[in-house]
Amino acid sequence: MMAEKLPDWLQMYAERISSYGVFGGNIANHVLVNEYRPGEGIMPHEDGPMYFPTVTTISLGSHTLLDFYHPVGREQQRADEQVTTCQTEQDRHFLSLLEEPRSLLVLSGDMYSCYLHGIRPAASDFITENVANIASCDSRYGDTLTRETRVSLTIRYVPKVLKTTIALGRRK
Ligand SMILES: O=C(O)CCC(=O)C(=O)O
Ligand SMILES: [Fe+2]
Repeated sequence: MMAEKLPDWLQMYAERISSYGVFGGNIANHVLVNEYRPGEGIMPHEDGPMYFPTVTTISLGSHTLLDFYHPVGREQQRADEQVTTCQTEQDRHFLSLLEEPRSLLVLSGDMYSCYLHGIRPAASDFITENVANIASCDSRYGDTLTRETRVSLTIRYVPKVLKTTIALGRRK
């Protein structure tokens, strides 16, 4: 990955969040901007070893529910290959976090390294006891929240970046 300067307005957020020490004293150098319309989500995944194992996300516009899943274990995979039954996504669901508009989520430790995360492609969310951070949110159990367009700023630190600038020119 090659380093490129962030726009000033994003650099400001990268520095502010980094000042909380969430990237081990390093300053975030990677920002992913995603837009989700109602009904859109992201498949369960791990963010992988390229990043410092803490991810910070600012949610803008709509709320969303970030779902966490137990990974399919190796033994489970072997068993599945033999008996062709799989655990469903619902079986593997561990907990969800409500990300409210204008909130900052800091995800690290086991929640980063041991679980998959994803967003269901839904137009609304029903708040159940599976929402682990409800006590620090404005919503309550039993609420149904309608999704609107959400823009997320996922701000991270990538330890290994190439500092060289390669000029790509057209041949005449
Ligand atoms: O948009 C989000 O809140 C999550 C995005 C995400 O998990 C990712 O880009 O790896
Ligand atoms: Fe992710």
